[in-house]
Amino acid sequence: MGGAPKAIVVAGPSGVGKGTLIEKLKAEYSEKIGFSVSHTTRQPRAGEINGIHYHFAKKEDMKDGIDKGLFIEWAEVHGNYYGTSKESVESVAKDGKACVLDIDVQGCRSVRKAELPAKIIFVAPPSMEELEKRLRGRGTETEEKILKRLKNAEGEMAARNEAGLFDAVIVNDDLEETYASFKTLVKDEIA
Ligand SMILES: Nc1ncnc2c1ncn2[C@@H]1O[C@H](COP(=O)(O)OP(=O)(O)OP(=O)(O)O)[C@@H](O)[C@H]1O
Repeated sequence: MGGAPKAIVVAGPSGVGKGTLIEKLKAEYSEKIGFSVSHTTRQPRAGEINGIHYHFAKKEDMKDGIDKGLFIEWAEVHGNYYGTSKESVESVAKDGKACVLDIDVQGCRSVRKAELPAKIIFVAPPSMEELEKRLRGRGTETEEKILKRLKNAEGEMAARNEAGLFDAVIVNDDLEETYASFKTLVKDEIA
């Protein structure tokens, strides 16, 4: 394959196993993949380096960037903005690495709209019951958060057949089988 590697975008409901698949890819292909540096308006903590841990930005500059459509995703958390810029994803590709992104469906739509070269893969659970089991089994969320994530999951799942959005949908039933399918789908980017 000629040219820079495409971004590898992984979407799907919370608890489906996106992080698990990405960790496996990172362990096996650490030199082929990279991660974008997020922007934030919060203050740097001790030891955090601008451009490495985050791009630390002024609120008005980041708001301006968001308004101009320079971010593929952003969120306001406790009064600070966090986001992933199109440029930070492109810079990973310029280094010759596939930028791995774990984003929601809305973020995937932005990737398409921005025409970022990307393989976008939707990871679906074998069933909603299994999704709930995994979310609970992970033991990282309060009951309130589990219920919120399950509600959001319905919206995410509804988008899985959206025209032109995903390059592939994989069902994460057996982890090793899913990982094998995932690698096949992104083989050109990690070659
Ligand atoms: N194929 C699988 N079979 C059984 N359990 C799995 C499988 N894949 C992942 N898990 C488990 O399900 C839980 C959720 O996985 P993970 O944290 O990777 O999900 P996620 O999609 O990244 O969630 P979030 O979007 O909330 O970060 C974890 O405990 C993980 O070990």
